[in-house]
Amino acid sequence: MRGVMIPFRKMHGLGNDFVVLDGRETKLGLTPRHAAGIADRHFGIGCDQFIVMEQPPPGADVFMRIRNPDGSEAGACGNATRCIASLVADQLGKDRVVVRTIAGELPVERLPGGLWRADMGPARLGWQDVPLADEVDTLHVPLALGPVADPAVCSMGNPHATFFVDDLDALPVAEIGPRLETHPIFPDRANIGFAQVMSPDHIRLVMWERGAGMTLACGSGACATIVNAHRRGLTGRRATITMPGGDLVMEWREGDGHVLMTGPVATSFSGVLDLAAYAG
Ligand SMILES: N[C@@H](CCC[C@H](N)C(=O)O)C(=O)O
Repeated sequence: MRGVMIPFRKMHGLGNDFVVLDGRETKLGLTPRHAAGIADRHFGIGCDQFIVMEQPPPGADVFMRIRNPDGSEAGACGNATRCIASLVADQLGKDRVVVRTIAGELPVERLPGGLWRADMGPARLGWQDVPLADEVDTLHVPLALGPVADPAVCSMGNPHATFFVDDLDALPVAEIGPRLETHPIFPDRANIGFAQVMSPDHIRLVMWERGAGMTLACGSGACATIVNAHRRGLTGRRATITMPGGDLVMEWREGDGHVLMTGPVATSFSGVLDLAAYAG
């Protein structure tokens, strides 16, 4: 098959890594199979999420399409939101841009020190918003597996469950993560967070991501965690969330209920890939 050579960029936020393609000028005709092939760490380039920048709708600076390594599409990716915003802001010579996803508009601003703050929008707390299969209290979902129980759930444009635990290091995350992700209470599956509250302004978090598995950091997971921790009375509305890849500073804003996420962005390398190699 003749090669179709496409430039790509490899970016990450706290080690949550992305292959980024630019489909703003030319439609790339990408399928879930392309995403899965390129995301594969052995047969492709390898990444936690596959991101395509597309033409922005009015009011936005870029449309960001997000796919997991299993090919599924996601409504939110906090770490990619900062990365794509930084890329587009540099290209447009701006300090503030709006990233549009299938879930909504996310304004992002440049801060001193190489940091970016994204307004990740409102946390949605209704059981249908997450969604859950049954009408239950989203602050105490009747779900237990092995050493974890009683998660709080919410939607950040994607479904999240947060289990609060006493000893994060003792958890068999790789064993219970996939079983919780696919539990029938979550008709669209869910991202699963395991959180240990260290103090009212510091949480440690390990994420099992829907369609991706364990990642070094998850921005929307950190958003869900500050929301669920505050709803449970465990923290204030602001906290530093430490994940294996590093820290995000989080705030669940009073008034409009939007979640603000501050953290770094990075480009690892750029290259050219042959799309035809991933079509079959
Ligand atoms: N890593 C992301 C979340 C990516 C999408 C997620 N796996 C889903 O399917 O909802 C983040 O930084 O938020």
